[in-house]
Amino acid sequence: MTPDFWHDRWQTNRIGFHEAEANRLLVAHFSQLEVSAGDRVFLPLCGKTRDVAWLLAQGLQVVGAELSRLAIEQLFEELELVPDITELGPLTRFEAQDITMFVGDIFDLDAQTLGRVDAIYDRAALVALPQDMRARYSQHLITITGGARQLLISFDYDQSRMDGPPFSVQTSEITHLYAGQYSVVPIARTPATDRMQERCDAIETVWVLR
Ligand SMILES: C[S@@+](CC[C@H](N)C(=O)[O-])C[C@H]1O[C@@H](n2cnc3c(N)ncnc32)[C@H](O)[C@@H]1O
Repeated sequence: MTPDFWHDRWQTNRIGFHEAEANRLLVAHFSQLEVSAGDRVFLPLCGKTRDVAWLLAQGLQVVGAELSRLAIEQLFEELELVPDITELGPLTRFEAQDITMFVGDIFDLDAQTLGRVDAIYDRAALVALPQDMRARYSQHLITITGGARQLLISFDYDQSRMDGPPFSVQTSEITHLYAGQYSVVPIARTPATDRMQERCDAIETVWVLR
């Protein structure tokens, strides 16, 4: 997936991955992140997800990385927050109250710029990337967060029935990507909602990586 693919999606508002409410699996399994008020949660490839508002409401600090400036502008508008905007070389930082968003390529984000991360929430990030980018992504995520624990949601379906994204990422690959750093534990498996279910009988798996 090139940056242009995603910029085009945002510019033409083809963002079927965006949910109107906080993700049901985040709400159900949030406690597995073992965070408490004031902790800082990182959302890689965050779009303008409503999960940001939900996590803020839990008293957390939220930090995200997203390629699309348009997505982040819409996120702040929807949160009714006016950000301070700082140019940081290839990245632009949007900040307000307990929220910090880095606009740009996540691979340009380093540990020092990102700052402390107590936990990672990956919904539609790993699965948004084609296989040849997933090893680089998972290693980079570990490097910039110091291996912070993760709540990860993946899709599993017959890849011949649909082109990604989201891509099908099987148990064996998740284990291969993360078992060197984490204990990798699947905590729930559930049929995906509506569109993904109709198109390819996808199963969503929730993982806790400690
Ligand atoms: C499938 S969407 C998921 C968005 C969000 N996690 C959600 O649940 O709604 C993937 C997002 O990743 C962003 N993205 C893709 N590649 C990226 C990269 N290299 N760095 C930062 N963001 C990226 C895209 O612009 C898109 O908004």
